[in-house]
Amino acid sequence: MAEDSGVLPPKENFSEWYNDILWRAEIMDVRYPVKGVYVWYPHGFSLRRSTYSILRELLDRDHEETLFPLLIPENEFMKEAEHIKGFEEEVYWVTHGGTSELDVKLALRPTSETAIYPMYSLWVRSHADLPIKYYQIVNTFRYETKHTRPLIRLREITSFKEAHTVHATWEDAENQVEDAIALYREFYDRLCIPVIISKRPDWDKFPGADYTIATDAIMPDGKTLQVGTVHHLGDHFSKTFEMTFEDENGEQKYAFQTCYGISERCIAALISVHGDDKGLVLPPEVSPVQIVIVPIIIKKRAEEVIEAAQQLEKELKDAGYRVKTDSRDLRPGAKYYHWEMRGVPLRIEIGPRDIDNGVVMSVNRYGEKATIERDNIISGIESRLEDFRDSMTERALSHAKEQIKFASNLEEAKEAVKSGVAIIQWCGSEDCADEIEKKLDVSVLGNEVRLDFIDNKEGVCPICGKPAKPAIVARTY
Ligand SMILES: Nc1ncnc2c1ncn2[C@@H]1O[C@H](COS(=O)(=O)NC(=O)[C@@H](N)CS)[C@@H](O)[C@H]1O
Ligand SMILES: [Zn+2]
Repeated sequence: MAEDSGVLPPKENFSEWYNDILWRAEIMDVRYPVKGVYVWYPHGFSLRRSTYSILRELLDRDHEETLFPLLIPENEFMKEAEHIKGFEEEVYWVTHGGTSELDVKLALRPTSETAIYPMYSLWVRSHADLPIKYYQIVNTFRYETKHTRPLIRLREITSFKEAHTVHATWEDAENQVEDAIALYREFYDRLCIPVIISKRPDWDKFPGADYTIATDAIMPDGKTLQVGTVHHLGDHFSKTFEMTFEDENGEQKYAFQTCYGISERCIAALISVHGDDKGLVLPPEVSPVQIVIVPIIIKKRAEEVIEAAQQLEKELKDAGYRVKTDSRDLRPGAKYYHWEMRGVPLRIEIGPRDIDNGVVMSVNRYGEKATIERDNIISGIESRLEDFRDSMTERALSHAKEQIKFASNLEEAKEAVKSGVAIIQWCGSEDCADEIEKKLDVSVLGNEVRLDFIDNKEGVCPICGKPAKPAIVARTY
């Protein structure tokens, strides 16, 4: 599909680099004739599958996966006032079945609260039924009017993981919020992506929620990407949907809820945070191809080298690795270019001299070489992949730390947000946030920032002079 002609723009031209890499690394084809809707190439789909299997692994520890309908009847969708206000401009409606008009129009789920909670209301009877911890991974639809962008701002979100939990008390739901945050942190650690966790200001919380805790990644252009959110829903939705349970004393009580979502923005962050001028750089755990074997064919011993490569591929496959041998009739450099573009973490070169010396040459995606004894190839490969993953994490973390700057005044903050996130003092008032957003052309992303190198020491708001706490501000996607 993607011809290896032309050159990927340098990553510092991030917007062009991002658009180019989506087709050169065969992630997505953006030519589908509906705005904000895109097609997964098989390579991209394999990356999606490995990434979401990590998410499922973490969720399946104490959640159960379910599947609810896509279509939501208008009367259910319109029940929760806040929720409607938040989504009425974004929801798609189905009004006809064939040529006949539907008597009740149906929403395409923008998120599934109003599909799920009427059913939860039937299922929740007693405190013994609680907690409920279900999730689904589905496509959702939002009529985004801002600039749409593949993986980042879609009209069809193809990989929307949404968890919806039900609890007996507000505190139980609050503990669930903390569990969800820990799960998100672990998920992004597995993807070697540094994230900033903070509490969104009230005017930015999820429609119908008590509060929202967000997870933000910092993109190469310094703008942040919200890559996950956790919402404490209080009892707003349970009152709307009559979700009550009989408590230990036989009294009817409204339940308390949380919901938390991640979309394919996690893939956008994976591509953007780790990629470089040569293409994708992927953590071994999610890379569609983990190892590519490139036989170094010298005429007189070609047979022997091909045979050695096939034997090696078989051993690696039997050990469970996703491995390919590139024996195309191309010069080695063209092969290296092809697999580096696709983010393959480790390349194994094998030629006559290596066979004679009982070794193979391994080159990781950062170009770091090391020979591996042929006799303990599996443990050699395993440690090379682990070291590579660790260096991915270190590189991403040190880069993120450069992109996060303390600002003791708005001038410093204005400078800092050109390349990333500024940490400023903010009193928490909406008026001061408006002032800050106008002056700096940023978003006040939130406070109660959870970063180990930030001490949440009291300060003074640069606008009103009142006592303040650290908050993060940045340009955003
Ligand atoms: N148009 C979009 N394209 C891609 N990802 C999106 C889009 N809109 C939201 N997201 C992602 O989906 C996450 C969850 O969406 S949300 O509106 O914040 N939360 C919910 O919908 C809740 N019901 C949690 S399940 C967001 O944090 C964001 O990362
Ligand atoms: Zn203030």
